[in-house]
Amino acid sequence: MNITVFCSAYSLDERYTAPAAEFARLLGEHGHTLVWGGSHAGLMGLLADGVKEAGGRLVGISVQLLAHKTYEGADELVMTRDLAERKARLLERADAVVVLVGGLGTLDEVTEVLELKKHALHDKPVVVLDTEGFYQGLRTQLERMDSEGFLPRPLAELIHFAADPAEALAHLEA
Ligand SMILES: C/C(=C\CNc1ncnc2c1ncn2[C@@H]1O[C@H](COP(=O)(O)O)[C@@H](O)[C@H]1O)CO
Repeated sequence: MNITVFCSAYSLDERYTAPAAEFARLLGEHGHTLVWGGSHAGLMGLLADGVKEAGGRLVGISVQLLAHKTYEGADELVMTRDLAERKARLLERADAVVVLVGGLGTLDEVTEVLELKKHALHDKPVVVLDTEGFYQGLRTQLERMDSEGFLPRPLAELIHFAADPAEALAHLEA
């Protein structure tokens, strides 16, 4: 399975790196391909290293703006013109999307994927790995949209929140 992962480009502490490394190991050991932003920066680099070490394949979707941060050693590297094209390629290459902890870049990516899914422009699974309750705020906001009529289809059809890496992958493999 080609699994596109959005996550932080920053170096984080063990509370966040340990679950990301565990998810990377599972992804590689289960023979999946990581599709990601193609960077060696922060959690993105840690994730790619972990998948590679565990025997998985790497497809990096980089962008000219951040070419100097490109990960060396991906099995395939796609260079895109701008962030919009990168987001399109990241989704196009995905069988499923997984969201790890991240900042504005990650939030931008996941909201775009959800907006496109809302409009039935794709129907790929989207799983959020909610490490340390990092996404409780986002979940609360989305649940309010759901219960107060802001969404055209049930939230449960758009996104799944997983408590740990094994549950995240199990949801995709089921
Ligand atoms: C760490 C620094 C620069 C490197 N920045 C990025 N490199 C690669 N990909 C990036 C970068 N910034 C955003 N992205 C994409 O968004 C997500 C990460 O953004 P976040 O704001 O850290 O959550 C990630 O999924 C990428 O696709 C500064 O020296």
